[in-house]
Amino acid sequence: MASSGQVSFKLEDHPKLPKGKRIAVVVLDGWGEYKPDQYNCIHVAQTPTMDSLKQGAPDRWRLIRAHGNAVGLPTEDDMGNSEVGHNALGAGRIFAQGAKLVDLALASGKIYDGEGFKYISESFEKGTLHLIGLLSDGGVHSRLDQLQLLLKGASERGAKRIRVHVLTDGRDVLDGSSVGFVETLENDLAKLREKGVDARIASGGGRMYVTMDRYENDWDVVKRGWDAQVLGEAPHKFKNAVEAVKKLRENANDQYLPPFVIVDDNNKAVGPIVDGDAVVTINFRADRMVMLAKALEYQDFNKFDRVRVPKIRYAGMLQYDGELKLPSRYLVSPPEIDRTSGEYLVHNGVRTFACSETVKFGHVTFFWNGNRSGYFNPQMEEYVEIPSDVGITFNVQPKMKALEIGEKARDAILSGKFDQVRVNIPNGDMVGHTGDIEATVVACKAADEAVKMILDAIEQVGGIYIVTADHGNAEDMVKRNKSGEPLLDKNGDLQILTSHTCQPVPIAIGGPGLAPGVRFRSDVPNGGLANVAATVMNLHGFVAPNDYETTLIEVADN
Ligand SMILES: O=C(O)[C@@H](CO)OP(=O)(O)O
Ligand SMILES: [Mn+2]
Ligand SMILES: [Mn+2]
Repeated sequence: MASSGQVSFKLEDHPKLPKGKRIAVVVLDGWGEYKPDQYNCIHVAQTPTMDSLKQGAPDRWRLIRAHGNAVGLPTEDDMGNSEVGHNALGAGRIFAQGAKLVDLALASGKIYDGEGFKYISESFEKGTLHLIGLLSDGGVHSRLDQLQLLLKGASERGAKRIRVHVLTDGRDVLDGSSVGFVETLENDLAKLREKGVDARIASGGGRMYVTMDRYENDWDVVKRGWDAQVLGEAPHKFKNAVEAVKKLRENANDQYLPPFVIVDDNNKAVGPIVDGDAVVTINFRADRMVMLAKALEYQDFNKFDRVRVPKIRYAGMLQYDGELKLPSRYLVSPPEIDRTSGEYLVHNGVRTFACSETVKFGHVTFFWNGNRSGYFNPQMEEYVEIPSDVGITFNVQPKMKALEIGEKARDAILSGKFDQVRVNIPNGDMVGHTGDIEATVVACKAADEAVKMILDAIEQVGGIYIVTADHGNAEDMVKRNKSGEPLLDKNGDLQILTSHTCQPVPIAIGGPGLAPGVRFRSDVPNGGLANVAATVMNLHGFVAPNDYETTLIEVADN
């Protein structure tokens, strides 16, 4: 163990469960459990495979927690998300996550004593401090109150000129809420100006169209942001950010607002990034900041023409990729997610195959392995990425690549080359985020079909399956009051919920290879995603390390 400075990755044999079974680990993205009504797309959709698993309750089907403290988030009101969900699934322990670590560092003021802040503050005297990130209180990638504290703290510590580059949300929060967030920020900046700090919003755009792409799905998204934030160029120019967002919302929702820059009376951008400036990307979550971090930090970079590469002092709110050490400077140390189940399993002879399509590929690899890119051992692992559709919203293609993922998993299972075949099936989540109920129903059906393909293959080889999800989304598509009734807006329209939820998620085990007597324990009623890793290790024939959250299963003598 780590105490001796030397980690032993040898796992003990499970006293009752055999090794050598082929195991499918299926993660349905955005698939929670909620009351069956017309806004529950999983209920409305035909999902015979997932329905049949439910019949195994309570021994082989149950619910587990996927939000709040169970996944290391600050409060029980925090909905789950893919990063914390897959971290917990893969690491088998609950780590205080980025959101919480940033809260603590801001509350104690330690954020200002760290190397990262000292580094950027060297630019305060002569340069501008630029803050780039998601503007909402969603708590998935960033939080407004953290931005507010950072603005205050940085200005008190000498930042004289500050520019904020906002990315509007509408995905973790209600569509349309961007206007209010920009107004709040404008008020804060006005207060700073009263104190003599030259603080303004400089540019903006919707998160899904500007900057926050992930896993290199579409570099144009990042380029659009670069042009606005760094070069000060965008198709839309406004004098005022509230006006910009209101106007651009006439033709797009918050997630997809086109890029805009704020200009002065001479039509000149008020905040391009230039030599000598400091830049902080304020998101704590990694996946959708990595691409921008590369553009800001790498000297050799050929993903798009940056035109001008300013000499800046750049820090991330966190370090986003532990393996790439990206970015090299950061304000808050990320959670140290070590000794993940993936790392243990390769050391114990378990050959692993992982697959999803681009938009979720890093979830079953990077997040699963504790925010670490690459293989632990390329001889033992194969990760396959199926290219996602680019440049569309997924309600247009709600089936996404579910069947292709199913096929790849099936082939990997049948090949006999792997002991664990792990997939993420994205549909419930990606289509759920569009708020399109009809399309989300189609999405859920497609996800169910993909699960069937995988379970059929497991049946054929005498293997074991474990099917679960990372957090809720498609099971509830409307905002509700405390008693669960759908809420209407001022115009009497339903308030569509594009975000994740706080609902629990299902977990099911089965397959011909599952030893008789294996069943879910009844004494882990509060089990959550972090309990899954020990469970999977048991199914591979091993006992999990002592400090892992306990297994969900037991073997009854019969
Ligand atoms: O799309 C994303 O970035 C988040 C929502 O903000 O979803 P998920 O956690 O499922 O990846
Ligand atoms: Mn997810
Ligand atoms: Mn999501």
